[in-house]
Amino acid sequence: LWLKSQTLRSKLRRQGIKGPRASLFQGNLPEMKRIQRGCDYVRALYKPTCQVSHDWVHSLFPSFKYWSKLYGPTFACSLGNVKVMYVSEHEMVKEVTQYPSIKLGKPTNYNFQQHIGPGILTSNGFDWAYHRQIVAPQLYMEKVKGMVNIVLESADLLASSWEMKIKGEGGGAQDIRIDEDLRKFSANVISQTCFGRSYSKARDIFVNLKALQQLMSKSSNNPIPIGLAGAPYFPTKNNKEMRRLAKEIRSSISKMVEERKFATGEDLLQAIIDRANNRNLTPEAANNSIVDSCNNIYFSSIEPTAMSACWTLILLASNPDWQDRIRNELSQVCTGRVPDADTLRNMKLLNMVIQESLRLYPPVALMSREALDEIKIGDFIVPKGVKVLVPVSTLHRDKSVWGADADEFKPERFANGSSGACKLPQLYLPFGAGPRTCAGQNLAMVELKILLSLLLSRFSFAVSPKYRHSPVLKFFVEPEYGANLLVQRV
Ligand code: HEM
Repeated sequence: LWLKSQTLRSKLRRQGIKGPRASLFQGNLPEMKRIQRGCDYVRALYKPTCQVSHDWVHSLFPSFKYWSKLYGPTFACSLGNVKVMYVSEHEMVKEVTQYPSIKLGKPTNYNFQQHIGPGILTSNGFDWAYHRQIVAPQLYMEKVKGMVNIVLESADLLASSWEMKIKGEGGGAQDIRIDEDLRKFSANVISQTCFGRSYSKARDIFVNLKALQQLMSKSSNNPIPIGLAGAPYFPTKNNKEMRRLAKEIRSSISKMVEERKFATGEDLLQAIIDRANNRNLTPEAANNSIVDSCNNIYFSSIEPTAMSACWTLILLASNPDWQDRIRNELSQVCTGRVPDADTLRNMKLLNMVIQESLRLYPPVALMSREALDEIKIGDFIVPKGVKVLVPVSTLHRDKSVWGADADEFKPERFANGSSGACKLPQLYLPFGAGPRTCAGQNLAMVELKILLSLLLSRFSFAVSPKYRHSPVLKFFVEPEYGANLLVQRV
């Protein structure tokens, strides 16, 4: 492994790609930890406050910031024995996103692959094409339009629970921890639209999945979920616990699939089952393939949608003028009725706010790939096996692309879409781009618009004194101490 890693390194160096010196087995992880500790120390001195400032990106990846200053926008480093090429040069980023997936796919030693199994999110090549062909058509806009009622019901459930809380306390503003409620909303939507089950019936899956995700981000022991090859197999306490959680999740999904034998549906689950049963697999292999497919969907959908809604509400809470503007728009667009697929298209201001929120707080802060063959990016030959990292959240703040106000919340920049908002719209990547772009972005946008329009028409929001603004990367970008807002009926 070491020799392979050294060969990759010298191939990159010979082409002029510089980077920090790496130690024998741990690569640059010790230095990354040292830089991170320094950054955490500074953060501790300036304890997070409820003030929402958007300059958080460099505290997530301080070593990348440091190295890109030293070595330029493209450099090489090592996470354990994994060789990484960091790419933030604009033309090269464009090439990375558009590269055919068969040659530049998902990293093959993602720690979490072992736990959620092969599926649309984790596979490459023909396996990935098989999963993408099943999943993508089920999430086309035409299908998503048929899901609007379920999304409305889930949003109404959440709004009603907040109304009860407010009423129960005499009708004044209530301090509500919104992030957990938003996770339930997002889990309920995906569960009902794609798997025909309510949140309460699939609760075990979500609770265990969140616990697994937390442990995975902790145990990868570096800010990015790729690290020492083979690390998930070490018999550590964390690894054992992760295996236990993964087993629980698989068994809950298995039960759900079993129940489907006694009912039919026209949803994603049914499409997954039908295709697996036509593959000439043994019953056990077919069942495993179905469970893995479902697991990949749960993992890729719940948290990013919940966190996008959460960051948008935090931003709106600290910008009350935008709440008023959206309420105004809603009263014109919806004229007192609940939103439907057509009215959603006319919510221009709300759309701008969501786009700005996804720019400042993209839940997927780093795009990662692996050269599955020797490939060419820009003027460089990238040897097979090298991981490529694109820092999405950093590109979203690049002042040369977005202007001097890149760190500010200014939804009006999206008045003419992403092409009017910046010089290079290809660098706006909240849903990724190219062949591996998010398969669920239609559903995600419909969820966000319905939820936020319903919440803003019933409540006003302010940042709670309990809230501490500290975005952290736990696979997805989330508020470190949860998100408390003061919620009041309008
Ligand atoms: C606002 C919410 C969401 C955001 C910001 C988001 C973002 C992303 C991003 C950045 C990727 C990776 C793209 C890449 O590596 O190039 C991705 C992949 C994916 N997302 Fe989403 N996502 C969201 C919601 C959803 C939802 C609701 C679903 C529903 C099923 C979903 C399903 C997927 C799938 C299946 C993939 C893997 C696609 C592939 O590799 O072919 N996402 N998402």
